[in-house]
Amino acid sequence: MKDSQSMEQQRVHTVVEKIQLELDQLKKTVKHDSAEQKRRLKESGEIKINQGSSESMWESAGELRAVEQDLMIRSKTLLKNQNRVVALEKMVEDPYFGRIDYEDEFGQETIYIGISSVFDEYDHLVVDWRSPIASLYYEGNVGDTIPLNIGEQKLELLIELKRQFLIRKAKIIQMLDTDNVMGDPYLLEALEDKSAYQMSAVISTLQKEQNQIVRDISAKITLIEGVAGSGKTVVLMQKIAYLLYTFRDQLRASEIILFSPNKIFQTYISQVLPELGEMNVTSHTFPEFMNQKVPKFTLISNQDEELSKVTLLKGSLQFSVALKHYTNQLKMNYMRFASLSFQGEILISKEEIKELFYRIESKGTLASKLGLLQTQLLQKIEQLKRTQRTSKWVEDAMLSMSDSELRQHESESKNEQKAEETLIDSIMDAAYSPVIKRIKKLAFIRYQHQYIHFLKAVPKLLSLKEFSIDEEMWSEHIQQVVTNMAHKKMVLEDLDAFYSLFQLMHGPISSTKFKYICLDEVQDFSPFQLQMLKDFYPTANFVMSGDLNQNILMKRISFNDLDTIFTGNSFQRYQLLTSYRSTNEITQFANRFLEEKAAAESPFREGKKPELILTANNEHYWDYLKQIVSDSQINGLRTAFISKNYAEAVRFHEELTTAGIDSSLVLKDTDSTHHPVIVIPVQLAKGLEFDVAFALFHYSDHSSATNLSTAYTICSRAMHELYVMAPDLQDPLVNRLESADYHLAELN
Ligand SMILES: Nc1ncnc2c1ncn2[C@@H]1O[C@H](COP(=O)(O)OP(=O)(O)OP(=O)(O)O)[C@@H](O)[C@H]1O
Repeated sequence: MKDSQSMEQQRVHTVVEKIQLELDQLKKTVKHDSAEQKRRLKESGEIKINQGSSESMWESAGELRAVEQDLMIRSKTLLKNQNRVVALEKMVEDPYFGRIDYEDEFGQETIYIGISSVFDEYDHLVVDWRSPIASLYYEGNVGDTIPLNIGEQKLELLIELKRQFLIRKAKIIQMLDTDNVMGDPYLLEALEDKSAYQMSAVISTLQKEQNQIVRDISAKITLIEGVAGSGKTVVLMQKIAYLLYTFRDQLRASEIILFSPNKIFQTYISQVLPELGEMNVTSHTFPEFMNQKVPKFTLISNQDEELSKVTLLKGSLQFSVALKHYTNQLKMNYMRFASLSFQGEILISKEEIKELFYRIESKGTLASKLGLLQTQLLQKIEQLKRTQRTSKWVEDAMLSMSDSELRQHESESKNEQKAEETLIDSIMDAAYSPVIKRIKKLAFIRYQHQYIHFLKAVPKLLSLKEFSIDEEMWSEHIQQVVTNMAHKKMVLEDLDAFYSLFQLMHGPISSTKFKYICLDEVQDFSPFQLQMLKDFYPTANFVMSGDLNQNILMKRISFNDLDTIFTGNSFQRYQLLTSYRSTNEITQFANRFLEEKAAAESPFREGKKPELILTANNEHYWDYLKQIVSDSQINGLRTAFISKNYAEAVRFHEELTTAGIDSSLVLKDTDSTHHPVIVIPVQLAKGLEFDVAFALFHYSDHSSATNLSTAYTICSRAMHELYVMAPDLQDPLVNRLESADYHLAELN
């Protein structure tokens, strides 16, 4: 092994030299190309469309198009090179993490696997982890014959050696030949590590079942389920990187959209894709995405830990169906139009528009009928324009023109008569342009009124009773929406429905804009929202990850809903059952809060038992907490006190401060989590992890929202140590535990 290690080290040096050479060269190219790109961009801004003869206008427009096309191609290459520079910069320090020797029909082959490919004149020095052959590293062990499809070829490859490397600054720190389940020693080492503020890419220790999900592209819709900490987010991110590699000629990063639950989580995962050399996938929170669609309303967030009945209704599939029924009815009745005005006077009245609309016979959608109305209105404007050519305002406008404007018109026309005609045309065009724009944008529909009218119609379109809502409650709610709208405010559910209504009137949007829609923590989306995304982007592939047990916003989405939404599409569902985040003891403890039978999971990492701290009639627990926090800080461990809701986070933070324990309170998703001790409500802690977590169950005002999934989500944030604070052993949550699950803290 020793000998072989020095040979491997020699190879590392050779490969790193090659990488350095490519990197130096590429950096120069990138520097040159970006300067060149800037220069060309500036030049293109200076190209003016020549307004003279039509010939010269076409010529200059053509020139501009050619320049734009050239710029686009160049920026694509530049982007590719920039991504490559990022990957190579990592690879000069850590060129690869694995080696596989395998036997095929031609003899023995060796490959080294890293985050990207590196070639010399003859050979593959490093193979990209996403390439088909690299699958061997994840799929098999020494002695296994692995079937692989590479291009058209079906191969059977026998693995003869599997070697893992830990390379830092081009030096092999550790090298290990594995002959059983892949990577366990390294995986364990990785998992025993302390938590970080940002998630990092996991490629060298990606597990077989995770790798299979990453590489499976057969289904249109993929759902990655799994227990907390089983790597759902990891797999989702690696899958995005895999897609970008596999479809590198057809798929652009801008055609993938990633939705994450909140901004804290977004920051937490923001480095994973860049670490894999994929820089340009945009990540949004869903509210942010919706607010961009309807920017004139301010989104009001609700911090309720329990969703109201009305919110559940508005997030339901029934509400989506009701909206579609309603828009169908609009084809026959109830459309709310506004009059079209011109120069301060009504040009086409709302009654006239209505009459025109309901006279149109159309079997198509509401959007297509509105499209026909739009055409008729534009024709009507053309007619009106013809009757206006000799009117006084046109004459006045002509008289008020400057000499130079008049000369320009004359020079463009062959004779005087023609010159006057074009002059009138241009005056008419300018004057009617606002009203034409309004028609083209369907801005003569009173969307807000229409939305309120829809809400009023809801009791006839679905059963309010099913959501335990009575008519009075619904009317009061409508009143609230009216008030909010008057102040240009909306809650997310209204924004969703309002925009859907708008879209149903306008017809399908840029439906092919996204080829992949990726959603993390899908359990927090409402069925309405998913249906809406599916309607907007009917051809997109969906990759969703989530865990219904962590549905802290109550059971919003069920698999039946998903089946309904994605019916007719190939659907692949995966289950990840091993928690890589938490020790076995923590996982077992958290599982007690699962409503359904705990999923089978293989034991992985041992640690100490969670501790139960009973707080009733005992003030000593503050000293105890102080000690734990101080020990954690000395050991560089991140600690989070996680509450069930916002109010309790505020209350606990105050108490903590009074007790002399310094911490940072996180209440908004823009607040920083970069303090070694934070207090955070579970709503913002989802998806995150901490070395040491305290579950704050000790405030006895357990509302119904203290449901089991909240407890599960809180406890499953802990990686190494979990402390649960509860009033006493009679607490309903503690009641679910076995005494062997925990160690009772001794306070004195
Ligand atoms: N194969 C792996 N190798 C190393 N670390 C891994 C692996 N899989 C998962 N992890 C680690 O386990 C932790 C949990 O992963 P991740 O956040 O993806 O889980 P999750 O299923 O999305 O969790 P949650 O349900 O809480 O959102 C992370 O620290 C991640 O880096």
